Amino acid sequence: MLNALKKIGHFAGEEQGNIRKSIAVSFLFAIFYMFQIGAVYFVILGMLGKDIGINPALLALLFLLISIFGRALTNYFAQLEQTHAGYFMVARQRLAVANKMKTVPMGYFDEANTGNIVGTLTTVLGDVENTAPVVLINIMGGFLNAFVFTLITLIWDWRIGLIVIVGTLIYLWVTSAMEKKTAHLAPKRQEAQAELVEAVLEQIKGMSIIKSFNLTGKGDKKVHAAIRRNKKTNLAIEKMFTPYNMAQDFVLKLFSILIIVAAIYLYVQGTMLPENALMSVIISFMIFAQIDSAGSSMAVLRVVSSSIDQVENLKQMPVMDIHGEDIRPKKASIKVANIDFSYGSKEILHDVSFTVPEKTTTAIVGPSGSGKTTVCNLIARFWDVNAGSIKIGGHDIRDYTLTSLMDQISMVFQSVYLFQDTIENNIKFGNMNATHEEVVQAAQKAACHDFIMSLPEGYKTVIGEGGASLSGGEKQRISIARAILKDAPIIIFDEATANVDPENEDKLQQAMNSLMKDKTIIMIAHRLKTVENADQILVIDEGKVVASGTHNELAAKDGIYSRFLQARKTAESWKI
Ligand SMILES: Nc1ncnc2c1ncn2[C@@H]1O[C@H](COP(=O)(O)OP(=O)(O)OP(=O)(O)O)[C@@H](O)[C@H]1O
Repeated sequence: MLNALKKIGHFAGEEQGNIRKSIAVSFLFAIFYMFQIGAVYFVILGMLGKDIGINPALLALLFLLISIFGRALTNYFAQLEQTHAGYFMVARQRLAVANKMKTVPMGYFDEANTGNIVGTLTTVLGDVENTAPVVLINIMGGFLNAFVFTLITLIWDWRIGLIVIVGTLIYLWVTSAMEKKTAHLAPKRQEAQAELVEAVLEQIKGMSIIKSFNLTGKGDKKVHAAIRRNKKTNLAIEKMFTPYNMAQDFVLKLFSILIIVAAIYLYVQGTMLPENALMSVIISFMIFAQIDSAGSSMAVLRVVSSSIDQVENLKQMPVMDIHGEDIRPKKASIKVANIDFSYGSKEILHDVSFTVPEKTTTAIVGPSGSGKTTVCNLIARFWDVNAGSIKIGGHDIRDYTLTSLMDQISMVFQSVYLFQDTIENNIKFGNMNATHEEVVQAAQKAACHDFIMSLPEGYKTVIGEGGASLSGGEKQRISIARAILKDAPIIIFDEATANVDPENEDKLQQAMNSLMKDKTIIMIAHRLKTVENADQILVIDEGKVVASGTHNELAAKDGIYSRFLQARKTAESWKI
């Protein structure tokens, strides 16, 4: 238990101060609670006609008022501190995980990890936010208060105090047995939850397929199965906890009754004053309230502790950027030398080498699945190569910090992701410090200013998550505007494969020309015009560079490139 409490304390980080304050306030709360018991004592004295030199009814009223206001006030502050501590401790952890994620290889974000990441950052941390400070305060405050209560009872009447001590010890023994027996259950609960999040995520992502293949109903089988497993796990957990909870309750009730029986017996024996006997009967069911509150939080303590373990595990994600330096190369050239690469055990690239001189354009062509995107992703260090090296401006990309490497590169992907934010902010992703005028200039160069101005709120128009309300061509031009604003010396461009209509094609060409001016370009090219104009063409097949040269050199040879040309010519002639 102590370890779990320490773990929460450590996890709370800078919020430890607020938690300590909250524990102190909860101690004050217990003191005010005792005033209520004091009030009861004065009422009893009054009823028995004891003379205490002051009107006992007035004294009881005073004690009650102090108790009511004191508890209301301390409760208010305790809640405030708890909420503050919970919110900020979790917010810091969420930010820490999000920051770390920028430095992990992209392979980490596979389906299984995405479910775990989303589950941990939402449900698990949400649980921690709502329960960790409460649990910590209930347990620490509860034990502290129970100790003080017991001490006061002992001083007041050692025989009743002894019953309280024995009852408390048995209660703690049952609680600790429950803790040991149920320790393995909390991780199971989280596994079931992560599985559910994964299933729901997959269903949402695949919704268009589910709809288009009319699989509604069948498509959510996996979600139903995950819900069933989740229910089963939670029920199993409850079943295991229930007998212990009943035992805890039984012990406290039994010892409360024992206090009554002892008080009556001692009174009849003549060794207890009537007011003390009456008092014992009245407080018998109040006396264990503090220890009960601490004990019932013990079950939750396990869950919180296991949730924190899950967050800590997530933070152990593999990072790439440990020894990097802030490098600003003099030249924006790229040298790929003898690289091998595999996703897991599947080798994709074999001994790939090529050089891209500064301010030249290299087009990569090749069949689907040959490894074109992989080459580009490796240059941006989304993954690390297995063998060989990639250099930018003469420096191995592994020697850069990820920030300084990404300062050298702008990427324009085929499928553009736009955030649920204004168009202006989406373009500003290229340079957060850009002014509105600079954003407009970039948009003009990327041929998207006109369509942005035709939107209801121009640059302030909020677009849906993923850029849902824009066409594919518009989204790609926005992402070109982003890259223009970033103004990195190297551009990696994955050209859209979809045939665009002539008007949009002109705009896209205009946008690309603005972006590519005076830059080092690597592009996965699909259109004949881009390929023909490139300074160098790399033909990749089955993870190898099978040919390289200019358009004229390659077109003269019989091979994949001439077949590519033929296919492109046919495809482009289909346009109407
Ligand atoms: N994240 C990944 N995990 C595992 N395998 C992958 C991953 N990404 C790509 N692959 C595999 O690597 C191979 C090369 O993929 P890549 O996307 O680089 O090809 P490509 O030439 O760009 O294809 P296309 O023109 O169809 O986009 C393919 O067999 C693909 O299935």
